[in-house]
Parts: sequence; structure tokens; C-alpha cells
Amino acid sequence: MTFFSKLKDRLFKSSSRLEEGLDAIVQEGAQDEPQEVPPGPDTAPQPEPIPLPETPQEVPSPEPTPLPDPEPMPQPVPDPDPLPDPETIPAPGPDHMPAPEPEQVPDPDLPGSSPEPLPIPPGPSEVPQPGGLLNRLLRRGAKPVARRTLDDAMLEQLEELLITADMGVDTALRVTANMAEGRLGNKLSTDEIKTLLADEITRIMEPVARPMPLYPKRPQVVLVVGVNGSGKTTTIGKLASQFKAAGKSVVIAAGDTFRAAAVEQLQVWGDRAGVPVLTAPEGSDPASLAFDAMAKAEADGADLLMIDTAGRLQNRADLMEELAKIVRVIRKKDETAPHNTLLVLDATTGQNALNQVEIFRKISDVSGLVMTKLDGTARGGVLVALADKFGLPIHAIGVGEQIDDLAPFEPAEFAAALTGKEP
Ligand SMILES: Nc1nc2c(ncn2[C@@H]2O[C@H](COP(=O)(O)OP(=O)(O)OP(=O)(O)O)[C@@H](O)[C@H]2O)c(=O)[nH]1
Repeated sequence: MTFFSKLKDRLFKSSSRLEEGLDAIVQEGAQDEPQEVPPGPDTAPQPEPIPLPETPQEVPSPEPTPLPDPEPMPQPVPDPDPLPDPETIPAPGPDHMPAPEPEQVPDPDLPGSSPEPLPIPPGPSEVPQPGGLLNRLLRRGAKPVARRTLDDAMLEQLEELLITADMGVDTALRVTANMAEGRLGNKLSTDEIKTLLADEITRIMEPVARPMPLYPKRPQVVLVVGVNGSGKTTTIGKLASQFKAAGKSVVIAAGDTFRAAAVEQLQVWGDRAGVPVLTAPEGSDPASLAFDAMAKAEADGADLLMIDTAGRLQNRADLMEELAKIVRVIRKKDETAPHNTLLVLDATTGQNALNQVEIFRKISDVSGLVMTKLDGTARGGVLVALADKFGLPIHAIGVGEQIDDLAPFEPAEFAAALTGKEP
């Protein structure tokens, strides 16, 4: 199975929901298309896929909607080298994100692999021209593609669909406005809308798809924050395992000292990753554990120290004080620490993830996000809202409960999986 199909299978139920929604919207207002689709300015020369119609009049389109400003381009393709670059590359290894396999391209020789199987596929030298007789004959046998004229009513339905996919009102409005830019009045098929939507999502997500930066500093201190149950422990285990596989030495500090179960669970993950976990008796001061862990990481010459923290938002003032104290004590040893503050968010909480970012940004200096539980959630759209609203880097995504279920964030693949667009 290619990575893309795995991602699509495991990552989102959103994809099927969005796909179904898009289909329903197009079908609802679809005009009866003749069997033979004459090529024209509004239709594409080939049956499938149809290139997106250009703006009919050369209206100088204003730069769409303001988006997170164009930072240096992220690396959309993960480095095949498992060793992270000393400056920026994160842990996820090569087998998490192999390049899409060529077999994805439908093979006209294989019956059923093309949406519209042609009995006699044309050879390279006899590819029919759009208006040619052969083309028209072939088109006559092809299934008609439903198309709907893009108008205000359709845009409104698209907005609603995106809102139900957890993109949030502001982002949904922005995305649909950009999709409609210069295309009002055009007839669009579901596949064309998927492509437009996926392109727009990719455009929003690209600036935030950035691996966790690695610094030459030793130990690099990574503070991991997030509400209880968001997946902090699991993510620390997965990251530790990937960093270790990349040749880094890692120490983990079990800073949620108020819950014995949380400490035990982190120990299990440390064992799995083959990384030492420093613990302290239940109820003891997390800051003093962080200080000891810092001393051990320094003494061991560790590359990374990952500090788990409590996630009780019920008493925000206490949590804020606890995090501030951890930061104060580790700064006694290194005034530049923590070097990363990762906020772990559970994608299944949908729009609530936006509130959590707001809260944690107030109580800690969040430098990047990890989105967990994207497998089996229909709420992947919240990532688009997060990127659009906060522009915080998304370092990785959790797609399962196993140690290797953490993948780099790839905007184009994410957008394709979310919209159901074929790669
Ligand atoms: N399906 C799925 N489950 C995940 C993922 N990440 C974490 N989980 C599960 O989510 C649950 C909570 O994860 P933890 O890592 O314990 O979360 P935590 O934030 O450390 O929670 P506390 O220990 O309560 O603070 C566990 O059952 C994990 O197996 C993911 O990417 N996908």
C-alpha cells in the first residue's frame, strides 16, 4: 500500500465526509450534461482530469486573502537521510514518508484502473485532439461528468460543508472566497472542486509544515505541554524513539508528578524507545525533577532532554505557576532553555483545539504543535483553521498508538487526504 493510501485510509474520516458533501453539492445543482461534451472555453480538452478553468477575463486578481506571511519555504519533502540536519531536520525517518509510488497513475492497459476504461487505448502517436473525430467518438461512450455552475448558492453550501469539517467560520469563508476567485459562473465537477480545495488548503498549510528545529545546544531542552489525554506521553515516546534512531541521545523527565499512572506510562514508552526516564515520587515538585533531569542530561552529554508536564487546565493559575517554575529552574543551568515548547493537541477535539492554543500560548511560550489522533477522526479540518489563525509550525502528526505512528506533516498529502483528491 502506498503511503498516500495508508494516510487516506487511516488519517481521516473527514475525507469521505468531505467527498460525499462535495458530491452532493455538485449533484444538487448539476445540469444535464450531454453525453458528448464539446470542448469549449469552460470545459477541458480531456475527459479526466480536467484542468482548472482559467479566469475568463484577464482580471488582475488581487492577491487573495491575507495569510500567514511567506516565511522561508518549508521542506515539503522529508529528508531521506535518517540523520537530521544539525540545524533543522526532525526525527521522522524515511519509512514514514516514502514518495508516492508511480503505480498511483492509472494504467490505461488495466481494465478498471481508469475511471472510464477505454476498450482501445490510443497509442502515444495517436492521442486524439480535443475536437478530433476519434476523441468525440470516445467521449460519446464516456460517462457524463456532473458539473454545477459556481454561484453564490453553491459557495454558501461549500462554506457550510467546510465549517462542518471543523475549519471554522473565518477559514471556511476565506478558503471558499479564494476558490471562487475568477471562477464564478464556471461549471465545475466534483473532481475539479476537490483540486481547487486541496490546492487552497495546501497553500495555507505550507508555511506551517516545519519539522522541529534541532540546535547544536546540548542538551536541547524540549518542554512538552498540553491538556491531559492529548497524547503528550505517547508523543514523547514516539519522538524519543525517532530521535534515537537518528543517532541522538535522549533523556526524558516525567514532569507530571501528580499522577503516578502518567509516570508509569512514560516509563513504558521510555523502555520502548530505549531512552532513560527520570521520575520523582508522586506529588513532588516537578521543577526540582526538571532541574535534576537537566543535571543528568548535561552529565550524560545528552543531545535532547524532553520534559513531560501536567495538563490540568482546571486550575490554570497553578498550571501556569508550575510551568513558569520549571522554566525558571532549567534556566539556572541554561538561560536559553527551553529551546522548544511543543503543544500537543488532540485533533478529535475539533474546534476546542483552537481554544487550547490560545490558553497555552498565554501560559507558555509555545513554539510548535504536534497534532495527535488524526487517524480515525472526522475533524482534520481543524488543522487548516489552526494554520490560518495562528501560523504556528506543525512539526508532526500522530496517526496511531504505535511507536512509529508519528509522521512529518506534509501539506499536499494532508490536503489530498482531507479532500479525497487523488494524488
Ligand atoms: N489513535 C491514536 N491514539 C493516540 C495517539 N496519540 C495518543 N493516543 C492515545 O491517546 C491516549 C492518551 O495519550 P497520552 O499520551 O497518555 O496522553 P497524555 O497527554 O500524556 O495524557 P495524561 O497522561 O493524562 O496527561 C492514549 O490512549 C494513547 O494511546 C494517536 O496519534 N492516535
